[in-house]
Amino acid sequence: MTLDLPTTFDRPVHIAVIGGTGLGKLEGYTPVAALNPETPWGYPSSPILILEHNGHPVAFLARHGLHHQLAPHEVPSRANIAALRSIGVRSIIAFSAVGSLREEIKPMDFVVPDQIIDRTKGVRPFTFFEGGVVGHVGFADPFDAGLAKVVQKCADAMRGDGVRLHMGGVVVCMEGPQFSTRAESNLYRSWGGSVINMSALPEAKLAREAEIAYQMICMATDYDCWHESEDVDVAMVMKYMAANSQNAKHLVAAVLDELLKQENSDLVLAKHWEGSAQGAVKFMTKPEGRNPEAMKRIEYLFPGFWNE
Ligand SMILES: CSC[C@H]1O[C@H](OP(=O)(O)O)[C@H](O)[C@@H]1O
Ligand SMILES: Nc1ncnc2[nH]cnc12
Repeated sequence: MTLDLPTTFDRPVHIAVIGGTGLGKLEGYTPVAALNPETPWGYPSSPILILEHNGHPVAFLARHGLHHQLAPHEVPSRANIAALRSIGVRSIIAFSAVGSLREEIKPMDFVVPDQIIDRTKGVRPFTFFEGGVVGHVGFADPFDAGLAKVVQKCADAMRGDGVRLHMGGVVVCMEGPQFSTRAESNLYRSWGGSVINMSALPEAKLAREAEIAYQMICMATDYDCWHESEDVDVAMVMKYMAANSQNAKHLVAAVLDELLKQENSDLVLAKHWEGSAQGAVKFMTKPEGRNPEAMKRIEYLFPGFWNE
């Protein structure tokens, strides 16, 4: 599918959409290029497709690969985020299929979360800042409030009887790939979890380290296993994702229209995150302790980093 496309693109691409389960491509868009940059952390999950929206380039990346061949713990999130940054991306809208932990979040509803509980198990590489360069970024608010506001403004793009876009909520990001036990599902509810997935992390942490504004949009496909209705299985997720992908398409179009307005240019360029990670790194490891290989990797993310 990507074979005949140009492998270079001559303009920076500032906005990316990451698609997950059941959203391996964005319907209605014809790619104009397929980029596959090699980063210090390897290649992205799939070639990054460049799509045109009203004459503006937008990047699309399939998180689990073109054929959904990467399990959640195998997604090369560092390469994905670094590759997107290298082509100019400063804002990411990331889609995710999720289980609902709340009665009022029905399958086919969408949620724009504002918090995460980390239930991954430390088996996924989760930072750019290691191996001789230490950095600690703030992560109190893991998503981008400015992008969330833009998504909220586009809620009317959602179609379907009773289908809702919920603002705010807590994503529990579990390790997987097996679904939760009933005891775990109930525990997450007692912790205040709204929805559950296997993909919010380390993606959101790495975006923050890369000074990229990042907002996840969760698409409910099931009630996990706490509810009296049927327990989640893959068939159920895929069935609901077929419907959700239509709403994702409507919502993406509206969100891109909004983001591409002149008034949102600073937001899209993540001016509000600029310098945050760079400060977090430069003050930590003293020059004599820095590993040149690690410094080179940071330079890939932030060209000119060590000269400034
Ligand atoms: C097939 S259900 C579990 C799978 O679906 C979600 O994927 P994504 O977040 O990429 O849409 C969830 O996180 C799991 O990876
Ligand atoms: N119940 C669930 N648990 C984890 N990830 C999911 N993705 C979709 N449904 C899910």
